[in-house]
Amino acid sequence: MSKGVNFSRPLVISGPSGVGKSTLLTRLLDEFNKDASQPYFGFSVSHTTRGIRTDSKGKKEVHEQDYFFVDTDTFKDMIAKSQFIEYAEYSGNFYGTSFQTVSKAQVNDKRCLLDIESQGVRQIKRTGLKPIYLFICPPSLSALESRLRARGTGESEDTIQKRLKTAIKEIQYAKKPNAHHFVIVNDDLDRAYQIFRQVALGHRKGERAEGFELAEDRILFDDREKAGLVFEQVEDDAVDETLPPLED
Ligand SMILES: Nc1ncnc2c1ncn2[C@@H]1O[C@H](COP(=O)(O)OP(=O)(O)OP(=O)(O)O)[C@@H](O)[C@H]1O
Repeated sequence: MSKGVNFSRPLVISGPSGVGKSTLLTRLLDEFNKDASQPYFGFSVSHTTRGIRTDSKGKKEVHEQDYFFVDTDTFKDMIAKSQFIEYAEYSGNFYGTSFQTVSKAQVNDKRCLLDIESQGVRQIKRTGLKPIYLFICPPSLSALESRLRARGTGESEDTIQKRLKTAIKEIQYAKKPNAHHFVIVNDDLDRAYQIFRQVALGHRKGERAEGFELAEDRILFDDREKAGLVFEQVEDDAVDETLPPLED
């Protein structure tokens, strides 16, 4: 499988809770990390203080594989020791990415994948990491809500409402010029995955890859019209924030 020019840069993936980030990432790892002796991607495992989830099929998340599940005291101790590239409180829990897990994910020419929310994206932009930023956009706010409810991971109504509120903030951030290099609308999963895998393989605008040609736009929307409709559903952030240009 051909790798593009951006393969050597970490890929920061963000998007509202329930939009399908884990679903896309699981597919990617199933396709490209099957050969355990030659994996394409290194996944930066985040730390969190949230509880371990069990999905509707009874499958439980695994410590050190899905997340490092730690208590709040341990998390705060790591903050005090400056061990995080980014961290944030999100829907009542802490989430963070440690320097150590990113360097571990990049050994042997693997591409490091980071699953981060928008506060974390802002923090990473202040570091020297120089990643590619990808936003996964829901096809609509109502579709996002249905996914959160249908996922069957047992979140309370209160948690779902908190996640939807946070989703609006994430979309407000994504609307800003220079927030992300790529925006993929996860409407039809198969179609979204075809584009996601090209971005993950490091291909970029103007580069031809397996029949897929990225647009000439500086920031690629796989479906500008649909993303635009979702962006219109949320008002602009009251905080007037100008983002510095993204590095090509
Ligand atoms: N394109 C899609 N169409 C319909 N349902 C989808 C699509 N993509 C993912 N889903 C479903 O939406 C639900 C949420 O997906 P997932 O858990 O991958 O989201 P997430 O972005 O990783 O959430 P979190 O940030 O909370 O971990 C899952 O039940 C998944 O099967």
